[in-house]
Amino acid sequence: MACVVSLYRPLSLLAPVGVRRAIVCRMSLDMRAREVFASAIEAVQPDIVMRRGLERTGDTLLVNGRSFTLKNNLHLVGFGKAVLGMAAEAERIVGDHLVRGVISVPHGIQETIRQHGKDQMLLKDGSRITVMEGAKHNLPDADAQRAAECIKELVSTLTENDMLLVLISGGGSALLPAPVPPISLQEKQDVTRRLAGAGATIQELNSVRRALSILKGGGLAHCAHPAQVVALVLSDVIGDPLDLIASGPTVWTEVWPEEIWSILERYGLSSSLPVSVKEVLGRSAPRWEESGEQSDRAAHVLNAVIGSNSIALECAGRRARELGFRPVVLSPGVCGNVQSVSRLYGLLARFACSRDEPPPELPAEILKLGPETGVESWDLCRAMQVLGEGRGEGWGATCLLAGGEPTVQLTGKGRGGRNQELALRVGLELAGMELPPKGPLFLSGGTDGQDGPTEAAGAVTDAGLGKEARAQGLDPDGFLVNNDSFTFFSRLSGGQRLLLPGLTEPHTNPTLPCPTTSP
Ligand SMILES: Nc1ncnc2c1ncn2[C@@H]1O[C@H](COP(=O)(O)OP(=O)(O)OP(=O)(O)O)[C@@H](O)[C@H]1O
Ligand SMILES: O=C(O)[C@H](O)CO
Repeated sequence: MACVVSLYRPLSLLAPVGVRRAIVCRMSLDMRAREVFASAIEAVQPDIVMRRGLERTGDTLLVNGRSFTLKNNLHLVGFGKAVLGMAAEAERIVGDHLVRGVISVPHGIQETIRQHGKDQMLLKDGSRITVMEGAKHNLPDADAQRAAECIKELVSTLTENDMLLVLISGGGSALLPAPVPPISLQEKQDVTRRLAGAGATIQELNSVRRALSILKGGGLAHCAHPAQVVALVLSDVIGDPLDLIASGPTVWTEVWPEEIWSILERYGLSSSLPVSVKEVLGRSAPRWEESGEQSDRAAHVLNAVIGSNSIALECAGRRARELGFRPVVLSPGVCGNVQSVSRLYGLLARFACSRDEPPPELPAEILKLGPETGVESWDLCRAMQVLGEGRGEGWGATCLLAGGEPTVQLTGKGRGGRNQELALRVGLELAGMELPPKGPLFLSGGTDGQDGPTEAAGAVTDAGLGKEARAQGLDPDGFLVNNDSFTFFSRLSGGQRLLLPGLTEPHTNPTLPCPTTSP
């Protein structure tokens, strides 16, 4: 998920008050934006979210206000980009109560973590948890499928005296592939890859994944029945929908074939599906044999979101205030195509930084973009009010914070990610507006530390982007057409505007061909 930090320096700055404020004001806007973003990332670090979500007093484990008694009966499974660090912390918390565990994590992650010296993210020697690496390039592969089989095997042996801790984070779908027979891994991968390339949303993508998988959409919880299941989820989807994050393996979800067909039709895939996929979607029988009542099924599963974009934005807001800004959170769920989203941020910048009162038609123009960017009118009005106050009162610079996920429809073959493409587009929007020389500044970065299949987490831009690029013989529009934002920012001023990682999880696939998306 993306986190956006826009800093607006109004025309009339108040004289700095107090020493700390004087110090922070000497930091450049760029440095402060990066600090604000770093605090958002820090808030969703795997070990930190685990300590927030899993409390232990004696032999009692507390999750979301519910307590569970530990009797050396705890089993653990996990899958996702952040799960290694989550599992290491979980093992520290539950200690000897852990019987055994299996986690499915990205290919090469242990080596990368070692290289970064982040040893607290690694399991200790003699750990009871088996680490299985797979999903090279964020694509499900035979290794990830083997891990999924081991996870299924472990949970299927549990009894009503056991407790299962399930650790879930973004990237979990690719790390838990278990296609419904006779669908092959390759066939499932092709379908989801084509869908993603055609611009399907994560909601659409994961609805299809659930329909084609044994473990997604509640399948894992079904296999673990009658054990008590506690799932701790580090969300990477807007609004934290439990049934969609990593395709909801612990959330009972009905699959409606009509809905799946309409998604496939929307993206032009319905006529070219493999026979196996058609057969599975055509089945009328329930996905698994029912055992127990509805209430029994729900009672043995607790799903808790322990980290999310909203939490990251809250922490970013606190840091922004410490750094002398007036923070305002626009929304944790800005979405829609990257063109509309960049237009929205461009107009908000113009609103915040107009030399005089903004033109009367500007608020209406901003509000018009609400529906296509997933932002409610009242959130836009609230943000405009704070931006207006910042401009009028000279309170200091304003920091607009937002989370979400713009959609990029891939038309080119370049290297990039949603955040870098958004930053590039916003830079061009700003260049076309009459704005004061030193503001505003815009940063967009992925909270998992990796923006698409690139080495960067995102980028920082401002109104000078276009001029700077042209002075160096780079044509921003040409890079945009080819979805080549990473190459653009790498070449521009020695890559200074890039946000480079080492953030949430170490990235494990630095030199991927594009485009890729995990099925
Ligand atoms: N060249 C590119 N330019 C812009 N965006 C791209 C490019 N290549 C891939 N992407 C984006 O990156 C997404 C895949 O990235 P990744 O494999 O990290 O998945 P993700 O985890 O869903 O993404 P994110 O980390 O942004 O939530 C694609 O869905 C697409 O939106
Ligand atoms: O794994 C996935 O499905 C995505 O990261 C969304 O959670």
